[in-house]
Amino acid sequence: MSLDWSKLNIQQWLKDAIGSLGFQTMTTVQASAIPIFLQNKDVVVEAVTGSGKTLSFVIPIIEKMTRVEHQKYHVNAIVLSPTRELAQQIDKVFQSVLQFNPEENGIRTQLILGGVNTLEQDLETFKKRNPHIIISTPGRLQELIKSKKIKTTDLEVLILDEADRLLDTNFSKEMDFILASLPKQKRTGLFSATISKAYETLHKTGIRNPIKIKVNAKNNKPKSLQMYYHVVKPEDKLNLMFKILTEYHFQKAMVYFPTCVSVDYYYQFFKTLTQYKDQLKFFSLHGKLKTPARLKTLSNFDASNDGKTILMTTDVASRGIDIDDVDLIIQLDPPTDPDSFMHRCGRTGRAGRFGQAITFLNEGREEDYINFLEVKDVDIEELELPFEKGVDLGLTSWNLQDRARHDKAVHAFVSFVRYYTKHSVNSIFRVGNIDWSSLAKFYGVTRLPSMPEINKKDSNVSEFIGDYDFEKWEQFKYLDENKEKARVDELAKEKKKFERQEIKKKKEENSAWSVKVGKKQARNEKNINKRDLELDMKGEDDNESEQEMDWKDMIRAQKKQKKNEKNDDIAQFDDL
Ligand SMILES: Nc1ncnc2c1ncn2[C@@H]1O[C@H](COP(=O)(O)OP(=O)(O)OP(=O)(O)O)[C@@H](O)[C@H]1O
Repeated sequence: MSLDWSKLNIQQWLKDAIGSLGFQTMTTVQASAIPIFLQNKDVVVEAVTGSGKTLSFVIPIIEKMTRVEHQKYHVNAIVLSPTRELAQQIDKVFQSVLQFNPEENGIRTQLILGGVNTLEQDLETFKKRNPHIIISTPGRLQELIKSKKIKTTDLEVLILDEADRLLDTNFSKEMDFILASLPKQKRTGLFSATISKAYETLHKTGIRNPIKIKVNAKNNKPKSLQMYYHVVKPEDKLNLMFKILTEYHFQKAMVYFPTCVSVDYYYQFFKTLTQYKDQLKFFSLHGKLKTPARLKTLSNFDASNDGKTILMTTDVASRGIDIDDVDLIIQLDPPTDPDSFMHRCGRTGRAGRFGQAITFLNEGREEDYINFLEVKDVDIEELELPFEKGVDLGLTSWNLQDRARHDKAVHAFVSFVRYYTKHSVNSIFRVGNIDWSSLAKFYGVTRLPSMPEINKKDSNVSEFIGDYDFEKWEQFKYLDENKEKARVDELAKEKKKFERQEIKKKKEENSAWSVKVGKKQARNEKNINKRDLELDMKGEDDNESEQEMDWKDMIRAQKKQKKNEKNDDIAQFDDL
């Protein structure tokens, strides 16, 4: 296989552009996918992270666009991405090549993302720009097609980048609509580092006899990526992470948190750690932020070049993101989707650059994850740390300064538990195996919340963490005066309600007692009458000893006698 760009059957200006961008030779995936895609075949391409899949579809698309007869408001190529960040990045790759197009305004792209412009604004731009290529996410593309303002009958190419993600159930509504709306006669290309899961849903794309291209890599990872795990107690994770961040040499790190709430929560806390202010610079990126803020954060992180920079993020930035200089990945917890593991690690060690990815595993059952990865042929080594876990960062005491912080901590804690229940490898990640106290310390939670997953009656589970108790809990204040007043008022109301309930309960108990006494008396009288009656019936002498005999004993004796008689009957019956 030739890796020489000049051997490709593409426009000379495209070859020059590639040269100007500094890509001297093709990567293996480019050398195998580009010629086939140019030959009008459908392709399904699987190659490890950072191997250059983007150019594998960008170059053939541009080449095809040089030959189409573009009609007004007709779109000729669509590239879909599961996230807005990735869509923006793909658009940048198109621009980087198209800037060398000698025909000014020759091939036009439009990046269309939900949450940035309104649909009307996007349609307005579409009308003005009249693009050949649209790069979008499924939600907004669906809206565009529904608007009927864009024509897709001339569509030549459809690309699903991170195809397995686009074809999973999360996007099925949008994708079903989009795929049903597009013409059948087109070339389709599916790209991902993990495509095997998508084979089951391939038929949905309408793809026929695709050429499957799989670029095998030793241990299913780029050579330049080193992967490590470290087994740790949840309560030690944060300190250890800071120790790594301060001791390791790196330029940019991405730290994966399980949920958006935890990114927000720890980001607020990390900002207060003034001792690291000059050393570590944090950014936060997650799916609950507004799109413009997300895109800005990512480009600021990309542009940052002073000191060690850390992007605190979630799975929203697990796929496709290509940022130079990211040389360290830390996963505080493994992802719920095992495929995501390689995508997260693959944000470093890209295109031959060296990178390390460290994954923390909770002590106990989670250690089985190593075997699980080995079975999947993922080569991961244990990380030997030359230092201790590091000093306590004071998260709990920071929390105890304001009840609002604790509320947020509980929110993050609860969202983690929900996250944990979503693990697809649920034989390893079992809620029942969580060390609640240690997890609470990791989140700086001093009182475990009430949730069905936590059995507070279990003798191994303590509701209050450390030396915290109910009294301290009641006195725990909000810094915000209004909030605190509302809490105190609410507490007083609850106390009153409780007192009223107690009084009512007591009253009920008292009345119940008099009723009980009455009933007992009545019962006694009845019993006396019964005994008299029985004594009469037996015709026994009314002597004192007999009178003193408890009538119950008599009944018991009678019963015993009857039973014996009955037993005698049975015995006789048996004899027969
Ligand atoms: N032929 C090439 N020579 C050198 N570098 C290249 C070449 N092609 C692409 N690159 C660079 O390699 C990096 C990774 O490329 P790209 O983002 O396309 O990877 P990918 O395979 O799509 O990864 P992922 O699966 O993580 O999305 C980019 O920085 C890109 O500029």
